[in-house]
Amino acid sequence: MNTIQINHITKTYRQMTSPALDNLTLEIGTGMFGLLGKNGAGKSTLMKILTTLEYPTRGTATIYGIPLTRPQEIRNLVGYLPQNFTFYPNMSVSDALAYLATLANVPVREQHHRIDDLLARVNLIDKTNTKVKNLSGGMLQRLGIAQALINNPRVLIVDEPTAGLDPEERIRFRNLLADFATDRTVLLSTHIVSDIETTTNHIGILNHGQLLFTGTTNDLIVQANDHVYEATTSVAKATDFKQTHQVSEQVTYDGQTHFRFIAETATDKPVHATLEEAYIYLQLQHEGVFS
Ligand SMILES: Nc1ncnc2c1ncn2[C@@H]1O[C@H](COP(=O)(O)OP(=O)(O)OP(=O)(O)O)[C@@H](O)[C@H]1O
Repeated sequence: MNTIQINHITKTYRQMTSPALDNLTLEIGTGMFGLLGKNGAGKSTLMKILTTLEYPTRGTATIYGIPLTRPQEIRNLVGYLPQNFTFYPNMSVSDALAYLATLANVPVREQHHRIDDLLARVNLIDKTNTKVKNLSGGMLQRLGIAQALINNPRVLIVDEPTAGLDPEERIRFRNLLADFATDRTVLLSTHIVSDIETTTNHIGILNHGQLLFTGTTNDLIVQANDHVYEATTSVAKATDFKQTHQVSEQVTYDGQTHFRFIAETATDKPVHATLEEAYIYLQLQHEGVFS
């Protein structure tokens, strides 16, 4: 079942000549959905529209059948972790959540239990009395998830949550989102392909406000499977090779440089594409690099 239905949404910010979202139509079901796209592709704009923080210039969208024109009902359904989440630095973790719970109309008698439960789920229970300013980047993001879930939403919208996290925190955070996605819709935006590789099955790729692709990660990989190749050159010739090929990976050892590269066709035998290579292939195709 589709929980989010986006119909022909266009968003043009004031003083912008081209739209941030351009006639976008997209359906999103339960589970984890990854929204990929380069900087400026329109990911944050879409998320702000779905959380009613911005209005579309044209088009409509519904979440569980409720139109965005009923913002209070939408806000009761949706939890949101914005890009660069931060909070009053001198508040303790539990006070911050109690404050947000009050704003979200969580009854006072339920707050204590709910906050403890959320802190346990995001693995911050031992930081209950720590000031927000003393949390690490990863802990702050986990607090961000806790605040997004404070009103027990059915949809969680998370905007580039892993930027700046170390690999261990990134994996922990991904797994946390995947847990939540078992019984909710999680819409996760990122430009880091590995963020969605392990946890997300369905993805959408935005480019200049338009949808380049929607489907499963596997569908995307299949499209690129005959377009990724391997080659080896001497170290001396590596620079020339890079100038004439779309290199996706390079490793040098024993005086030779080993490449993986993306091409429409090549004389070599193709190898299996990774998700990242499939993503790059799609972008290059769209940019007309192969035509
Ligand atoms: N408030 C605003 N006013 C004017 N233009 C904006 C505003 N917010 C975003 N834009 C522009 O809209 C386009 C889409 O931006 P958006 O932030 O949605 O992209 P994004 O995919 O989230 O990018 P990033 O990965 O860098 O966060 C960009 O050209 C951006 O400069």
